[in-house]
This record gives sequence, C-alpha cells and structure tokens, in this order.
Amino acid sequence: GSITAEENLIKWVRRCGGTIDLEIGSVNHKGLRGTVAVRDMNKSQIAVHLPAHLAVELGEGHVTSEENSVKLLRLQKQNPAWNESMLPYWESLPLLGTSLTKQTYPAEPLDLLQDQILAASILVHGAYTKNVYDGGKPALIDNFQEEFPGVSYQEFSHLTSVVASYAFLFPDEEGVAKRMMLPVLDMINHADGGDVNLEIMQADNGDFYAYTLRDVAKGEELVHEYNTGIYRNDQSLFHYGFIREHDPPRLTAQDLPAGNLYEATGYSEEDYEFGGRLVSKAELARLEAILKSFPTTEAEDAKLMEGRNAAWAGLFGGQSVQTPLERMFVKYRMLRKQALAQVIQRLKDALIVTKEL
Ligand SMILES: C[S@@+](CC[C@H](N)C(=O)[O-])C[C@H]1O[C@@H](n2cnc3c(N)ncnc32)[C@H](O)[C@@H]1O
Repeated sequence: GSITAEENLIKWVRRCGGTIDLEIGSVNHKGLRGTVAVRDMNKSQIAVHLPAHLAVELGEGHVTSEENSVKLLRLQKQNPAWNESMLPYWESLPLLGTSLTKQTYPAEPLDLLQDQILAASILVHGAYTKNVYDGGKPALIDNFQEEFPGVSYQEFSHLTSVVASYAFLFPDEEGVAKRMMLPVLDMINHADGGDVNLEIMQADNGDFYAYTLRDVAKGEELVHEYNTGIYRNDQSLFHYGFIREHDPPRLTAQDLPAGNLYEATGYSEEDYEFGGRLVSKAELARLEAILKSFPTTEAEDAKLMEGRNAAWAGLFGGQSVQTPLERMFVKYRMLRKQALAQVIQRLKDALIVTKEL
C-alpha cells in the first residue's frame, strides 16, 4: 500500500530513536497541515522527543536565510550518505512552489494588499534572494550555477523560504543562538497567548522535546509560539506566509507608532484605551487618515470576496480574486481595516471621557 510523506517521516524518526505522540494531518477547513494530539494529555507530558543527531544545524542567529539555504545545499552535496539518510525529512517539507513568504511571493498580486510598505518590502526581499543567486554576494556564494548546476532560481528561493519559515533558533552550549531544522517539530503550527499548548526545548544532552503546557484533549491541535516578531498580520504574512483573524482584532505593526516588520513594537491596542499612552487627537487624525487612504472599503472587499457578482472584480481594476493567495491578500486588507476601525472607535470613546472630543 502507499504511505504518505507524513507517515514515513514519523516511522523514520521512531526508527532513529525518537518518540512521537502526535499525528500529522489537516487541522482546518482549508486543509492546513499541522499536528494533533492522539490522546488526552496532562500538563508537562512529552509529545515529541527528537534525538540530537536528527537536527540539521545551520548558521548563527544573525545569518540570513539565503546564507543558511546555501549552507544546507553544501551540507547535502558534501555528505551524500547523510543526505540520503535524511530523505524522509526532505520529503516531508513543502513541495516546490507551495512555500509562499517574502522570498517567494509573486509580484503580480501584491497590489491586492493595498499596503505599499508591505508590498515594497516583499519586492525588496525577493530582489535580495535573486541577487544572491545571481552572484551579487560573492562572499556568500560566488557562482551558484557552477557550484550547484541544475538548481534553478525557483528551487533556491523555495529552499530559502522553507529554511526561513521552518528553522528554529536555540542557543548552543556557549549560549550562541543557532538556527536549526528539526524534523517533526517543524510540523507544529504557530499560536500565541492563551492558545499555546506546547513548548519546545533542548535538553542538556542536545536532544529536543515538545511538552504540553497544560492539559490537552485528544484531537486538539498542538501549537507553540514561533517568535515575538510575528504577533501582527503584516509580520506573519511577510515572514511566514499566513494571516490570522484575531479576537479582538490586531492592528498591523506598521499602523502603530514606530512599528515595523522585524520586531515586536513597544505599543499595543491597549494604549488607545482611556488613560493609555496613545490617547490623543493627533493619533486619532493619524489613524483616520490611514483608514481613509484605502482605495476600497471593507464592505466592498467583502463583496469582492463573495465573488458572486463577477462585475465587482472589474470595478477594482479587473484584478481577480480567485486563488488562495489572492484571497489571503484581500483578507489581509480587510482585517487591517477592521482593526483600524475598532481602535479608532476605542480612541474616540477615550477622548470623549477626557473631554478632548
Ligand atoms: C514550521 S511550518 C509548520 C507546518 C506547516 N503547516 C506544514 O504543513 O508543513 C510553518 C508554516 O506553517 C504555516 N503556519 C504555521 N502556523 C500557522 C497558523 N497559525 N496559521 C496558518 N498557517 C500557519 C505557515 O505556512 C508557516 O510558514
């Protein structure tokens, strides 16, 4: 009979001495792959034990994903036996063309974001990845085609995207942050706040463990917090290729003062509540100006997403909203507008209390 890549991955890790107490499968109606508890679990139980020798060690924390991607290709080329032994892992990773992040988004649908900062940042990043491939960073790789004949730009940017969105960051024995790829553990999706039910740690002997932070019911998705720089939708879309519907809605990082795509901002929605640091008429004017600057309203976006009336697409410059990526981009701007509208209302309420409005 045929065995899926996920089943093969789990079998292989077990053969290599690991323990796996979860299932890899679809976790939502869109078919997102993730991990699920196979039985009721108590707090502090181990869901995955991954032996240290199955980790793929990449560069230090500051090293770019492009450089790590070149490093991985070199490791594979220099150690054919190891490369062969890791096949079940490589086969569990996303297929070419299915990892969409800042390195791999196509340029054409970026207008749908209605976000020039985010769109420009993606284009700039894509250009950097291409530059590395074309030999523009000789210290990193001098002649890509010569060193890796047959590895196309599409394959290189894909590998870079996967390395960027699948690798973990752990301090080594000297406390230096090291990036590594961890089979099975990288099948676990991201969550934050009260939704997190798993933590991943490295033991003193170098092995990796995923353990529950609270009781988990059989069938529940297992999730852990990736890093602090993807709390907001512009950040997670840029780095990891997903957006989330938060309750309550969250502003994008760039809509908060001094917010950016790369780090957590010092401000939050709470700063717009009565007594908060951002309660001012100037902030109200700034947020209202952002909301007014979009070419469409959220209600118009919703109609476009319904897609029942094909004429709607034509009204907005003939852009189609068909593919999952196009729909995610429109959903992104809708969630951004929702959050702005809600925060503006909250800020107005606060200004009424302080009699500034
Ligand atoms: C480390 S992988 C996790 C496993 C991945 N879902 C898979 O099937 O291989 C990271 C990628 O998973 C997806 N992902 C992780 N957390 C997510 C979430 N909360 N919502 C939607 N997609 C998520 C994104 O595509 C992200 O780039």
